[in-house]
Amino acid sequence: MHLDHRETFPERHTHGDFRPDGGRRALRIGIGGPVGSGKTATVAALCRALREEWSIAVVTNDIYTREDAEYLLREAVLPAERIAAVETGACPHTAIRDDISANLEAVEELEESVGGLELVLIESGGDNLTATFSKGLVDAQVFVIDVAGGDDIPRKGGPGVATADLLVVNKTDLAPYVGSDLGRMGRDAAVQRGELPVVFTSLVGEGGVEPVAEWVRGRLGAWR
Ligand SMILES: Nc1nc2c(ncn2[C@@H]2O[C@H](COP(=O)(O)OP(=O)(O)OP(=O)(O)O)[C@@H](O)[C@H]2O)c(=O)[nH]1
Repeated sequence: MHLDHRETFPERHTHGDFRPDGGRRALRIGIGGPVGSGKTATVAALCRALREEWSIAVVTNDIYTREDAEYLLREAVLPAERIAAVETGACPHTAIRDDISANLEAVEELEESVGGLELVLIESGGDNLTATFSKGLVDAQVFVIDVAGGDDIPRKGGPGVATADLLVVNKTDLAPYVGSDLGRMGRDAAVQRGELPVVFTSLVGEGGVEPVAEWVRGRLGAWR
């Protein structure tokens, strides 16, 4: 299957799916996408939507700073001990795809220190359309694009748009102002993705992150 191309997604090399106590480890979901598409805002909104139902932690990846983690801390979306930051240096995609050790370590430290975690969200540093997560780091990945980035992004494809387990088209509230055609974006995405799901969100509008939260609930249900 396309998702299993080794050159795109290296073989899983994380530890097993079970903790030493026999419980299943937390489900790991990667959130990637171009700079400024709304990844941090999506992570924050997901934490708010799901934190009463599930035990959650977050790992953020920034190039030189801890800004995304600091934003999540400021917004108090989770207690501080559930948020970890990885500084990736020059190439954000390297830390989630090629040398995933710093991220794996952050995830495993959170699992150990918090205990009983059910969901870990790993936010990539903003990158381009080719950035995807290694299957050794995440169990599923969400790719966030936005309508202001141009409505031809789904047509252009690339691994994030074409193969992510969920494609999120965010900032639909801005569509009228930037002249983006949501119908066309949906049709182009379907051509690239076949049966893989696509949702449209506006984090400042009605419904907010709910379509993404609903998808995460489904994955969590299946995982447990
Ligand atoms: N109008 C509108 N603005 C949004 C929406 N979602 C996010 N934003 C804004 O878009 C900007 C970028 O959002 P972030 O969540 O920081 O984007 P990001 O993808 O994490 O950015 P990087 O980490 O820099 O790659 C912020 O000013 C958000 O408030 C949305 O649905 N509608």
